[in-house]
Amino acid sequence: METLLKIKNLKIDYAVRGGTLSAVNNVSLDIKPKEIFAFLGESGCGKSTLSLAIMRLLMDRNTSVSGEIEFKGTNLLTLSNHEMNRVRGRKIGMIFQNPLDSLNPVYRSGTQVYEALTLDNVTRQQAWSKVLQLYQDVKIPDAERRMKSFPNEMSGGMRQRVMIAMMLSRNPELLIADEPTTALDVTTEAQILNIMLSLREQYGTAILVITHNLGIVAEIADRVGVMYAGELVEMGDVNTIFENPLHPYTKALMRALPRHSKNVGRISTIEGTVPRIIGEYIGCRFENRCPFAIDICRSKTPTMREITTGHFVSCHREEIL
Ligand SMILES: Nc1ncnc2c1ncn2[C@@H]1O[C@H](COP(=O)(O)OP(=O)(O)OP(=O)(O)O)[C@@H](O)[C@H]1O
Repeated sequence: METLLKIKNLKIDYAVRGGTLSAVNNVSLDIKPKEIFAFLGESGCGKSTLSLAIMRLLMDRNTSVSGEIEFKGTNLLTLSNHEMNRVRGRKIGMIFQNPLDSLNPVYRSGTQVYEALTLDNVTRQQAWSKVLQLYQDVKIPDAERRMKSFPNEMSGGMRQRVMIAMMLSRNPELLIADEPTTALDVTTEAQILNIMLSLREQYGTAILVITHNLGIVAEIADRVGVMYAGELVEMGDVNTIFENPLHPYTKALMRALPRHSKNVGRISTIEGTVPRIIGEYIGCRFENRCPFAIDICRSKTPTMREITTGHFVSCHREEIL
């Protein structure tokens, strides 16, 4: 199948006091049309940096980005700002954790979706019908009335639906959802995830979900990439990763899920936090939290290996785990 998004050897460094902080290192992956791919990892592992880089929203002069981010064969990192604006507006959409940050409080929600529409040669009335249809597609109850509500008159879940409707108005081929349900209660979270799943069917949109929540990965993703300290440590089909996690870090994460506790390794807790990697780093970034670490883990940086078809792991010791 063709590839929608291809990331190759992506490396992102922030200039910080004391040197450069390696936020993302040597990340490579492919996302196919209509696929739901999840980046999973703890806070500080580089998930947001990666998604902002795809949208080319890391404008800080203290950031250096190298590698390739290809969208349908075009390297986004070499596009002009004007060309990138078109990709951002029409091909790739993004929703964030807190929709209130993205919605304008002084305009009615429907007006904001209307403004986002890029339909050519349609009457005002047809455009408003499209807004209504989008509200219905994202299952906003009493859609006609809700189009007239201001963002602060809506619940968090409803605001997130408006954001999704706004993104869909551009008919993007890829939707990036950065912790889309973190601010929501469990019931609303389930509804938003269901909406995302049905929209993939209806609109054919591929979705890149960024999350620290294993439940979300299990619920909606086809494939998952597990991030640790800026690097992908394991990647594969969701079922494979949940049933047969190989990397010690992934095993530790799975251990947190009671229903998987029988299948996974010996780590019951992972001590410590994700390290901030400043300057050149040799060795495995998980080494100081890993109970299986040996000398080679400190002296050589592991690389991704394909263990079975489509299941990649970056660990010197995966064969004994
Ligand atoms: N503008 C910046 N300048 C310097 N360092 C940064 C900057 N933005 C992020 N970082 C650092 O880069 C690393 C990755 O951060 P990032 O926000 O991408 O992680 P994350 O996994 O999305 O975490 P969270 O879920 O907490 O947002 C962290 O160590 C963070 O402190």
